[in-house]
Amino acid sequence: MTIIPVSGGAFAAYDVVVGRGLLAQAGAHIAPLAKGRTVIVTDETVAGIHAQALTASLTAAGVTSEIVAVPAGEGSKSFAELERVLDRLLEIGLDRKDVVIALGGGVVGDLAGLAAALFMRGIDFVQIPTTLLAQVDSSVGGKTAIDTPRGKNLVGAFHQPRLVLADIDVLATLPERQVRSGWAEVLKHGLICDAAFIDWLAGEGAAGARGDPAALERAVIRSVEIKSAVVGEDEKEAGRRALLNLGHTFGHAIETEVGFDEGALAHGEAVALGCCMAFRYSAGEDLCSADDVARVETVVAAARLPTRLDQAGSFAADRLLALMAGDKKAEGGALTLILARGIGQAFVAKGVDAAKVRAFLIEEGATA
Ligand SMILES: NC(=O)c1ccc[n+]([C@@H]2O[C@H](COP(=O)([O-])OP(=O)(O)OC[C@H]3O[C@@H](n4cnc5c(N)ncnc54)[C@H](O)[C@@H]3O)[C@@H](O)[C@H]2O)c1
Ligand SMILES: O=C(O)C(=O)C[C@@H](O)[C@H](O)[C@H](O)COP(=O)(O)O
Ligand SMILES: [Zn+2]
Repeated sequence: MTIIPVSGGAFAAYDVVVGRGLLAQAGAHIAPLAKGRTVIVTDETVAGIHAQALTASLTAAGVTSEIVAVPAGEGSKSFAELERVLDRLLEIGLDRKDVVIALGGGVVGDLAGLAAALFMRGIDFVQIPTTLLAQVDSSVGGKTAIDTPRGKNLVGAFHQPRLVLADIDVLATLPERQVRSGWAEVLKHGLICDAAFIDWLAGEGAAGARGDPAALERAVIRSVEIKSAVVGEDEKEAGRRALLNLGHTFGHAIETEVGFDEGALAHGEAVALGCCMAFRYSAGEDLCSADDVARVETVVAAARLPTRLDQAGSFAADRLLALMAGDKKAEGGALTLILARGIGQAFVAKGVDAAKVRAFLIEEGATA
């Protein structure tokens, strides 16, 4: 078991616990935090596979729990499901001493976290991430949100969990495509700031993208170390945290254009494609080399993730550009992109010329 603390001046410190068999021990970890009841927010798929182990563990530790299940998939990051979850918490009669437990992937974590942030102006929540993506990324750092047809994650709150339990064993039931989607955020962490991590992920570590538990555990630990260091310094994305958005300015616009249809394009797939686009844009600006671009495309393709825009569909440059201008990093309508001077050397570029980005999108295959 590895414990990675997440701490910064601006919020109460918490631990991310990474290991095997943690779901069966969850009750013992959560009991000291839960002075009253718990509500497990999960999705219908995860409820059928993993909820029973969690409730049994909570019961054994003397913690009562109820389950609230939402439909699986990105569609649950909506006003309608947020309202339904909040109404169930009220109906159950939770109070401020009670705890919400998010058991699931990034969708459940983002939705349950936002519900916890809003319920009676904020109650405690615990993250038990069950996808690779959620273990390496979404369960850590306190970003919670829902989507609107106007864009990804546009309504949300920063609300840090009290504890994160990342049980590598629960990944054994994850469909292969979801493992690869989570792998994209792992690659992203290396591309941002750790070239040696990319070397490992491209070599021995590549077994993780095929579900090898030892490689997955190491990938989760290194990802959480990278993310927790960034979040500890800059909880609310005033500066450095924006680096964690590498690949997302392009990726979120593409996800929005496909109507958040994760059957067509999962979040991690959009991020993988977005990282390739960010490196190609950087090379076009002479910031990084063609060799860097080739290396990024190779590690992304090795995990059977998309590298080119036409793998995600057909897009109009002006539609993508308009969505990018509505991104949360944009300032006064001016674009912010996360670009790179090389592998492991990402930086925040503000005031990026929209006309250049439009021309780039057309080069990438978007229609004029
Ligand atoms: N808050 C953040 O910092 C942050 C970071 C990254 C991504 N996100 C968000 O996370 C979301 C994507 O998360 P995701 O990729 O985990 O998707 P997801 O939550 O939709 O899970 C993917 C699928 O896997 C199923 N599943 C989950 N765990 C399983 C398991 N152990 N076994 C079998 N099936 C399982 C789910 O039911 C779902 O169908 C996006 O909305 C994205 O915006 C948020
Ligand atoms: O934690 C962060 O900060 C991130 O940017 C992590 C991203 O992987 C994640 O998809 C996040 O939800 C994107 O945030 P947003 O602010 O661009 O909506
Ligand atoms: Zn992401």
